[in-house]
Amino acid sequence: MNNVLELSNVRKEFKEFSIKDISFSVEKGYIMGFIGPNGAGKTTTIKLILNMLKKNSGSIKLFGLDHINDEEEIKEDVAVVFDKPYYLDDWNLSDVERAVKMFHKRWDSRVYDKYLKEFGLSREKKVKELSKGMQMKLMIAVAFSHDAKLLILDEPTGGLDPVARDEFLDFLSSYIEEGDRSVLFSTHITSDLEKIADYITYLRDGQIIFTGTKDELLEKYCIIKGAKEDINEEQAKNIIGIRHHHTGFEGLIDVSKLAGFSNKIITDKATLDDIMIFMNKGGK
Ligand SMILES: Nc1ncnc2c1ncn2[C@@H]1O[C@H](COP(=O)(O)OP(=O)(O)OP(=O)(O)O)[C@@H](O)[C@H]1O
Repeated sequence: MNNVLELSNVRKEFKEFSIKDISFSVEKGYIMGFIGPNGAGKTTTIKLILNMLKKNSGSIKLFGLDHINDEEEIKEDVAVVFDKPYYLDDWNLSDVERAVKMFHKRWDSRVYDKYLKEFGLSREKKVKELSKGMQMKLMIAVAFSHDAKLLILDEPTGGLDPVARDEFLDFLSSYIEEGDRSVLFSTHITSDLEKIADYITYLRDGQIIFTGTKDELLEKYCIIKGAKEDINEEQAKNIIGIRHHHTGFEGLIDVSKLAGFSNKIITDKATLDDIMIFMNKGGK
């Protein structure tokens, strides 16, 4: 079994928004970046996976098990990091351990101690006394101490400074080194994903626009620029989110559609941000 997470035709309907029969999977040993504009449905999808919201239809499997029927067994192997910890503010880090270890048979206090020490966190500190970076490290220490096999991250790095973010990325890379651990990483900081993600799932308006390897996505599109006279109307229709300015144009294009363009046009590599921005403009 190579997929640690598998969503098939998952649907969730709210009054004014729906997740529309989405399917994607996370392979064992890899980092999947989960991207999309505000309100695309990323947090909703994560909540569906964790059974914090009830889906209308479809199937969600973790480690080959149903996410509802086998919830208890699954939770042993999953760690979730949101942008803030879900521990009580007044707890100190020993209280956090007492509360969390009840839910995890494989809890290892020595590992918890080792990480607290490595991260410079004292057991006497209270959750409310931790900086954002320290809170993140605490959640990581907890995830490691119960030997989670899948880390689900929902915008965990938003408030971190570049140094703390870089440390966090290093941690993620070492986390998956053993080969049997995987990560689903939802973030708006796509440059972080360019550094460490193997796969990307791109969600927009509750629909999957792309799911596959990061390289496949980055190689599928490029930025195209040129002067007004370099393209005709038909060619312009193939350019996603085209921007016209007084001297020329700029947009995103599927590289398979480049044939036939004038050799005066300029093409550049697209970043994940470019892809999202132009697609959002182009509505495709
Ligand atoms: N409990 C709910 N009831 C009704 N609508 C909801 C509920 N939870 C989320 N939504 C709606 O679902 C849509 C998607 O929200 P969601 O938080 O999943 O997006 P997101 O991709 O995580 O966005 P962001 O990047 O801004 O965090 C939004 O329009 C939101 O208003």
